[in-house]
Amino acid sequence: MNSFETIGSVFKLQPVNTVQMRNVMLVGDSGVGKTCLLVRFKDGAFLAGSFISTVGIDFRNKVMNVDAVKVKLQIWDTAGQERFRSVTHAYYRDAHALLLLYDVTNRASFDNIQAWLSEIHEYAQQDAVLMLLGNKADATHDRVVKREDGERLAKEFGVPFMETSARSGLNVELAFTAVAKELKHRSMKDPSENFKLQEYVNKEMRGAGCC
Ligand SMILES: Nc1nc2c(ncn2[C@@H]2O[C@H](COP(=O)(O)OP(=O)(O)OP(=O)(O)O)[C@@H](O)[C@H]2O)c(=O)[nH]1
Repeated sequence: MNSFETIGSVFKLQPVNTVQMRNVMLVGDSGVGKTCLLVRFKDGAFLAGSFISTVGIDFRNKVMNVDAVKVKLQIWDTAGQERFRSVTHAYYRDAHALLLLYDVTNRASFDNIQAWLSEIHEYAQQDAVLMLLGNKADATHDRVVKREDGERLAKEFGVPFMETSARSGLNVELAFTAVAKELKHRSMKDPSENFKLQEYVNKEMRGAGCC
């Protein structure tokens, strides 16, 4: 069965069990692990070795199966370096979801989250899905940002939060699944389904023995 979907003034056939491509943008300071998170999610591997900073922006596509619905994600891996900021500003407007990362071993990357949030509020769509991720949770010896600090900040700004690790894979699939579920829910507008991103994340984190 097919439904008609309007794109501008053009009608395009879209199977009902497929959600149109959604853009997910990864943002945060340089070195927090955006590229590694994406590679872990896409390829199930960890990019060990020397750190090569992203130049401008990179794209990867992934189709997720969410409750028997295909959700096509185009994931934008942005450069965290200040000098590329004007390039990334141009992409915010078309992002349906943003994953904002800090590095639990880097206090400055956590302190900069408020500045990132201001930037997101300035450039992104008001209704874009937003989630805060404290990455490198595997690096227990080098940790300088407590999980509770991340939780507190996320609560203050009303955004869902979880810690992740691109190295171990902790919560990587879950973070993208949560976003994909929310995007699917918004896109399908199914009144019988009462999906709440924050509740889903909280439930999954409790199920994983966290918090
Ligand atoms: N221990 C640990 N190291 C990580 C993790 N994720 C990334 N790293 C390391 O952190 C460094 C930076 O990772 P990237 O993914 O390139 O960082 P980025 O945020 O994409 O950086 P920019 O492209 O400059 O914005 C690399 O040396 C990675 O190996 C993680 O989950 N745990």
